[in-house]
Amino acid sequence: MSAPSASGEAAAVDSRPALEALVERLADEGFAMADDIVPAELVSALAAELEGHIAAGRLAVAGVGRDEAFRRDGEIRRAAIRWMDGGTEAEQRLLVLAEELRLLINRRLFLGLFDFECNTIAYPVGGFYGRHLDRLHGAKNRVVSFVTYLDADWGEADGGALRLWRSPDDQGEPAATVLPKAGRVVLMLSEEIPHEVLPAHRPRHAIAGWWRINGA
Ligand SMILES: O=C(O)CCC(=O)C(=O)O
Ligand SMILES: [Fe+2]
Repeated sequence: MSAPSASGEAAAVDSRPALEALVERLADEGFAMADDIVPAELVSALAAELEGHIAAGRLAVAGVGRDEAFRRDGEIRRAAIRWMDGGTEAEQRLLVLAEELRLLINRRLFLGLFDFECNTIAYPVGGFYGRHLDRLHGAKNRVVSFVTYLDADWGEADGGALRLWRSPDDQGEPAATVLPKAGRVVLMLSEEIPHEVLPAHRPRHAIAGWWRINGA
């Protein structure tokens, strides 16, 4: 008999305890990390699709503000992005996982998250993202952030670690340093947890998304 976990529905059921544990830690700490949340074959499919988008020139230089693409002094981010539109089976499967997480987060944290937007990110060699909060300037509608990684066999020597702090005014040592290992998922409260991506020594591929509340 073939493995039932090959079907999306069965996989979602199998992963439920791991997702619940992840959300529990998010509630306790403001951020949380877990491995093997995105199944390996889904990571491969998403990575292959991203390679296709890169090869076809479909990514755009990532900004953080209006003029970011042209800013060089005090540059805060070096990466390219593509917004996900759910147009492939792999993207749909990731969105199903995000939806399962949304429901679990709402049940545990009463946040009233109502939708999810996400982009794929390609950092070149030397790419990075300086310390920031994910809240958009002036807007309060990004509440919980999701990050996952697409590169196989990432090691410490490859750089590109994600570092997180416990609160916006925490200037001490990071509370966590996370290597971008394939299948790993990080969650954090978007307005509370500053984070940065250290320079990557090889091309680094990630998916970052945000659950939002209804922006009044
Ligand atoms: O690439 C990462 O590890 C994090 C990306 C990030 O912080 C963002 O896109 O806001
Ligand atoms: Fe971020």
